[in-house]
Formats: sequence, C-alpha cells, structure tokens
Amino acid sequence: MQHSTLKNPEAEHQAQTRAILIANPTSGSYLLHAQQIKETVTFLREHGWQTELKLTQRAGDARRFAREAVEQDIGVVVATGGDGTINEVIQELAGSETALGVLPSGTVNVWAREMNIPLDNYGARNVLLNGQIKRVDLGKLNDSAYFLLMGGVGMDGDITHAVERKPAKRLGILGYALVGAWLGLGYQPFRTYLQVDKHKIKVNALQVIVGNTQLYGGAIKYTWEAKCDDGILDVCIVHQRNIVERLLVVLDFLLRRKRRHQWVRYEKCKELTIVTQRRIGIQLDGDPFGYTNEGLPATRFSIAPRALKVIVPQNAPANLFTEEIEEA
Ligand SMILES: Nc1ncnc2c1ncn2[C@@H]1O[C@H](COP(=O)(O)OP(=O)(O)OP(=O)(O)O)[C@@H](O)[C@H]1O
Repeated sequence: MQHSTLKNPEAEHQAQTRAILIANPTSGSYLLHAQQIKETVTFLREHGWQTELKLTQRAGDARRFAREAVEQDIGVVVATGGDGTINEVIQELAGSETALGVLPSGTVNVWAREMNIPLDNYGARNVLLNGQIKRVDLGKLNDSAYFLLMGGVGMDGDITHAVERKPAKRLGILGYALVGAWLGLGYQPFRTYLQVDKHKIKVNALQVIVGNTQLYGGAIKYTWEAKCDDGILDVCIVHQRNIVERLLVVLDFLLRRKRRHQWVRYEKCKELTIVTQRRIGIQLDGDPFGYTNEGLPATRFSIAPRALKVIVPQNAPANLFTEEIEEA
C-alpha cells in the first residue's frame, strides 16, 4: 500500500504490516467467502504481513478486537464482513493510526462498492497490499457513535428497526425491500425542526439522510455531492409525499434522473441538530441506532475531520475526495 501522508516511512511500514482480520461469520456472504478468507491470511503472510484472523461470536466483539488492535499499535484492521462490522471497527479506529482495510463479505457492502474495493476476496486482498492509505472524515451522532457512510432519521431508521425485529432479516436485501416497501408506502411524515449550522428549517419530512459518502443502500445516491475528506456533512431532506410520488422519488433516485432534485432539499454543514415531534428511528451505516426524543433534547450530527485512516484502491473514485488520488 502507498501512503499519502507518510511521516516516518520505516516505522510506519513496520507497523502497517501487522494486521488483524476481524471476521463476522454471520455476515451476509461469509459462507461464500470463508475459504477465501483463510487463503487471504496465508497470502498476506506470504507477502510479509504478520496476520491473525479473529472470528466474532456476537455483536460487539469486532469493536473489542479493534480496541485491542489499536492498543497494540497494529497497523491495519481488516473488517471482514459488511458495513455493520466496519461500523463496529471504526468506533475504535477513529483518531488512531490504525488503518481500516476491508474484505467484503456482507450483504450489501456499501463502503466496498463505493470505493471500488472488489467484492471478491482475491481482488480485495490485492487492495490491501497495493492500495493507498487516505484519511477520511467520520460522521458522529450525539457524541456517542461514529458513522463512515451515512446516518438516517425517518423512514429508513424505522425500517431498519422493524427489520431487526422480524424474521425478514434472514432474507437479506429481499427482507429489507419487502419491509421497506410495506412500511414505506404507509409511512407517516413527521414534523421536524432542523438546525443546519446556524440556519433553521421547519419541515414535514419522510426522511433526513446525513451523508459522509454518496452511496446509499448500494444503489441510490441521496448525498450525491458528498466527499469523504472535506470536513462537511451532506444532508438530503426528503419532503412529505403521497404514495405515487414516493414511488417516483425512489425511481428517480435509482435512475439518477436530474429531476430527483425537486423531491428533496440539499444542505451542507458541519453540524446538524434534529428535533422531531414524535419518536423517530435512526440508522447508522445501515444498522438501527436508537430513536430521536430518547433522553436528549435534540439529535445531533457532527463531523470528525479526517479521523480515520483507510486503505482504498488506486482507482478509488476521485469524486469522493477533495485531495487528489495519487497515481500508482
Ligand atoms: N458473531 C456475530 N453474531 C451476531 N451478530 C454479529 C456477529 N458479529 C457481528 N455481528 C453484528 O452483525 C451485524 C451485521 O453484520 P455485517 O454488517 O457484517 O453483515 P451484513 O449486515 O450482512 O452486511 P451489510 O451491512 O454490508 O449489508 C453487525 O451490526 C454486527 O455488529
């Protein structure tokens, strides 16, 4: 891998060839990848990395393993799972010198898709060796959790909570699509008061998406201008709509039609506070994360600039970065 911000190349190289792979055996496509993951450990060792594979046994283990890795100055933590596993790991990698690598084996793998990290292990492991290290921002919710991709308040938050409680979760993307379609069409808009930096907005919304990156659910770009290293959060507010229009909103965003802009309000900020009249679900990086009106007067999103080191391919999309991607 190559380093954009190399300070002490020798020491950094030493540290970065120590890696821990943290694998979630319950993630969406783990079983498909299990053999390749073992081969990847051997492959990395053959290429001089001191590598260890740790399997999680329950939610929370990935975070614990990541904390231990940071404490031991391990150079790279390779999240081997989906975006939920990545989200656990970044809670501890934030602000550290330990870089995040990814071997995708989740259901949707939004981060991998967004960064052009191959979804097959053979491609992804080459990125670990030949990619480059960049520093990216992390979004923060209420000073209690970081997110790498996006946070959502509204329909998606309530849907992720609902899927979590239902057997539909076992159906993966299809489960989300079914529960999403069912709840989405009947979803009641909510009255919300937003403060976007110093600017106040009052609106009836279906959804507020707070993006550090662009891709959402693997297919849609609600925060299509977001860059992951600009110190800015991109906010997309989907207004109240009738059922037919809701279908159109999804279709226009899926097809990336220009007229999609008419359905939403787009803002950029360093800080966003949200107050809702009723209790609304929140999701972070695709997993449910509490509700509004739970103990705090407002839900607050902020940004931790360049808080995370990541390994991305040489061909990571340039439009996601303000800093130029260096040539191999
Ligand atoms: N051993 C485990 N048993 C149960 N849950 C786990 C375990 N390890 C991790 N988890 C939790 O499983 C959740 C989902 O994992 P992950 O995101 O890796 O897979 P996914 O949901 O299939 O992929 P994606 O998020 O890309 O759609 C995470 O929130 C994580 O905390």
